Amino acid sequence: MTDASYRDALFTTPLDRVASFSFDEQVVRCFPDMIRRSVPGYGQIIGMLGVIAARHLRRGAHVYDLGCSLGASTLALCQQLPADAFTLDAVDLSPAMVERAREVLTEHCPGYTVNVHEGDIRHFPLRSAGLIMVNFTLQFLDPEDREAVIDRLYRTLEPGGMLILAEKITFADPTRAALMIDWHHDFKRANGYSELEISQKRNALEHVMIPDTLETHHDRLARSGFNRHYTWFQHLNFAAMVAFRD
Ligand SMILES: C[S@@+](CC[C@H](N)C(=O)[O-])C[C@H]1O[C@@H](n2cnc3c(N)ncnc32)[C@H](O)[C@@H]1O
Ligand SMILES: O=C(O)C(=O)C[C@]1(C(=O)O)C=C[C@@H](O)C=C1
Repeated sequence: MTDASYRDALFTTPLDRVASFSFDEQVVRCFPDMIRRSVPGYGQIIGMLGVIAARHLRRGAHVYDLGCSLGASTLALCQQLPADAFTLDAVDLSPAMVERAREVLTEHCPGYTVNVHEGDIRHFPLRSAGLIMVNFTLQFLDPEDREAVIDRLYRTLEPGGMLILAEKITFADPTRAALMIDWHHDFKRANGYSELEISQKRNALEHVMIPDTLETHHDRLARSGFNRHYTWFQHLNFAAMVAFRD
């Protein structure tokens, strides 16, 4: 997608005290490389978004990309759908991400009605939408806040609308959870990350990114009113779900 020339080297040197992970300028510079080398299945999930939207999105519907980072999900829609197929608001809390996302989407989605906003998805005002994408972002919210967000997204969707939710996940069975974490770290090693990078990133993400189980996600979707919700992709401890508002 975007300029992937900056390799993620954020945790290559030993740090006395690993600061909590935050989406600052340093992360923005290497984000496409970081997420591709860190999230199993990332490219496949993002690539399917445009394909799914092409089948399901009502022509002219409004779309949200919540926790948009550099706009990869929005870009995937622009690559599959014509400019008059939808209007879109992308939202992110990080000023550095928003600034770069605006540049990326202006360059790669000319003619599309796409606006990028700096905002918190817990409070950002929403209007009726046909598709809401929340990819690898709910995991960064305080677990106590997640239900209210999903409730609000349900109410925001028009009948026939769809929520796409991709997340890092955990497992109720500790043996399975530990195996998936080991394999995820092997995946990172295979993608060139060192032991030091893996352990320092893990420390930086502790308490900042708290994954739920798939059961927790599906129970929450059901409580919010979604009566059709499925997991359509899973690779190790990362998964993508879809929930329809009938
Ligand atoms: C892993 S990234 C999302 C990746 C992106 N959706 C993609 O697929 O490329 C998580 C993003 O969520 C944003 N974020 C975290 N908490 C947020 C909140 N409360 N409101 C809006 N954005 C938030 C971060 O700034 C970060 O850019
Ligand atoms: O779980 C990890 O170790 C990750 O690096 C995952 C993850 C994510 O899922 O968002 C965390 C932060 C970065 O945004 C990129 C990837």
